[in-house]
Amino acid sequence: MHPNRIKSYSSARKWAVHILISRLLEQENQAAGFKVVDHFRHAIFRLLVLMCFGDKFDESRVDEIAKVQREMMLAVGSRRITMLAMFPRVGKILFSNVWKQFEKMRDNKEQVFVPIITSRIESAHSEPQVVAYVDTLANLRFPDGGKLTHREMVGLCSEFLTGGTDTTASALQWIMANLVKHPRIQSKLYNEIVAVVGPPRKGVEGEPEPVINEEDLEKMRYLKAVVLEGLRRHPPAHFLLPHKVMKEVEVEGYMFPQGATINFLVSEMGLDPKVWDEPMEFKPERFLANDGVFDINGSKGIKMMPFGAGRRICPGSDLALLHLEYFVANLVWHFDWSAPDGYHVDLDEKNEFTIVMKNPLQAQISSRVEKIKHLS
Ligand code: HEM
Repeated sequence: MHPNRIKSYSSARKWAVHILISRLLEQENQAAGFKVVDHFRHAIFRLLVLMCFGDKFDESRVDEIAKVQREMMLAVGSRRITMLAMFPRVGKILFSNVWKQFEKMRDNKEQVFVPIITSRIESAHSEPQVVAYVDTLANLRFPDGGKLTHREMVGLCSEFLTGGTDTTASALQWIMANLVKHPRIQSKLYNEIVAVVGPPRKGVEGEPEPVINEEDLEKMRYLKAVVLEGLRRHPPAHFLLPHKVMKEVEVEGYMFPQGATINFLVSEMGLDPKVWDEPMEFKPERFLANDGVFDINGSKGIKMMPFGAGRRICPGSDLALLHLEYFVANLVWHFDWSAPDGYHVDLDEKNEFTIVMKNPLQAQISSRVEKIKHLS
């Protein structure tokens, strides 16, 4: 198999964590700290590109993909594009310039994505390969035998990257911000990790740093609780995608007519004082009850819904939880995270496609391996 091809999904995650750790090692021990979220987004995006297209592209190719993705994402947030989406027929006439601009962005994206998709499909016949997301799209057949067009595959790959990158990077930033703000919680988490995998070790010269194995995450209950508390207190999406009422229904005396558009106050649910004790506080311990089992999909009852619930629940929810646990565990195992002198973690929010930190986290990090070496 080609060395740049995806070998397995767990090796892809390991590779992404190596990328992140090597970038963070360059930021170590900076007195003023450094802005962490760009590093998180970079590693998560590279991981999702690999899972989507099956190849480890070089930085310039990844930058090209990121550029066309971001261009579209920023435009989607604009009011005129929203009007186009709501009234497509009239919108095309009323906002013909915006429509042209939209088509240009779509063409730019196709120019980058289509060659990648076609080369992947062509090589599938000649080389054995682990199934990537795009392979599943290429192999999809409709009941009448029809296939997805290239344009549809571009749209779906783009949705995969958009749906998974900023949401996960934002959740990771909120969780790490709380671990910097609450050193006690960070120590408790570090102690749990060490109890499962031992203290962090120095890598062999010239080899990537050792990382925690995915299978070990299963034994870390407090880690799961930290991730869930992060999603409760700071859900990256404050609303779901708009839903449509299929059949008239009455809920607690309110009538919802067929065809109405509805949405859900995701962030308010996680902060409801009737459901959550001290809802504004970051207390992972609340998720340790019931043997650490928590129904985040809302199949038995809904206490929070960071991924939505029901038929249109986020299809990436399990993947996102795994990625968050895996990244948080490795970040805390390798580094001690603290606030630079005079800096205080500000939990104010800002809407930027997802809900992000208004003042992005600045953290100071130091290698735990070095600390252990000094102590021994
Ligand atoms: C912490 C990370 C994530 C959060 C908080 C999140 C949250 C959400 C939410 C709230 C929705 C709307 C659900 C609804 O309308 O009922 C959604 C939809 C979606 N998510 Fe995620 N998501 C995350 C990660 C991911 C990942 C990793 C992927 C894939 C790689 C992904 C792919 C999607 C897609 C494709 C949809 C649209 C589904 C549809 O149209 O039915 N998400 N996500």
